[in-house]
Amino acid sequence: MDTNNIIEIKNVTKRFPVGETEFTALSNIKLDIKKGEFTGLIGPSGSGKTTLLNLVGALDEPSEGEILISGKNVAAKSDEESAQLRNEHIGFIFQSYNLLPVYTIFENVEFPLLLQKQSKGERKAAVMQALEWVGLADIANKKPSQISGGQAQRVAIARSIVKKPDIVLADEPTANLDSTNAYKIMDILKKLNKDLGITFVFSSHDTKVIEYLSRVISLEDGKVKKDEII
Ligand SMILES: Nc1ncnc2c1ncn2[C@@H]1O[C@H](COP(=O)(O)OP(=O)(O)OP(=O)(O)O)[C@@H](O)[C@H]1O
Repeated sequence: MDTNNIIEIKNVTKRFPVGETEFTALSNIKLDIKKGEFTGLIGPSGSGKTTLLNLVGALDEPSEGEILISGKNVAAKSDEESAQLRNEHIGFIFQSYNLLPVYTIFENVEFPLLLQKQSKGERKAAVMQALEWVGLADIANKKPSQISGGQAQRVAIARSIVKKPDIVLADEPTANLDSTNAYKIMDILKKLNKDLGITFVFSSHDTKVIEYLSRVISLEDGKVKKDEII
């Protein structure tokens, strides 16, 4: 393996059962993503972007082929091992922020750390540092219902980076935001990429996201149509 490749997608096909037949959502995808890339999967609705992100994130398994994260085969792992891989190496951001309404912003960001063996003090330091990265340390005690959509997505970003993952997978992260907030989110993510070296893979059809990408992988009908370094 090329040690610069943090993600290797090798001849991946994904089929979903539909009634008596099968639908091929991804067809023989081959892609390598290097450490530190700021890459996007772009394409029309139904082209397979989310399906591919879910496979990379070990949330689902390919029907054929394999995906390696830092040289390790994701799909060959037991559920427990996949969970551990996700937990240690991968952060997720979704279009709906998925914050837990009864908990404070601090507690929402702390949540992924509760599975790790860290002291309360270590957790607090990590949460406050993540909230500082997204400029929200001053609202740590508020509840999700008291903040705006743009702020909620910044909380979700803090939650995705609190464990200092190597990779963040962002599925349509600006879909529910106005353009000012979308640009703010992209500025934050680009800074995290530059300053912390986190590898980002987006799924999006938002031109505001595409403007920021250093590599655009275009999907169509489950196939790679174009792969451009910008
Ligand atoms: N669990 C499933 N069962 C059956 N078909 C599925 C399943 N998940 C996805 N598909 C189909 O696979 C295709 C690709 O879906 P996917 O969600 O990856 O597309 P997408 O490019 O992310 O689209 P969007 O931009 O609308 O989110 C679609 O035709 C979808 O209907």
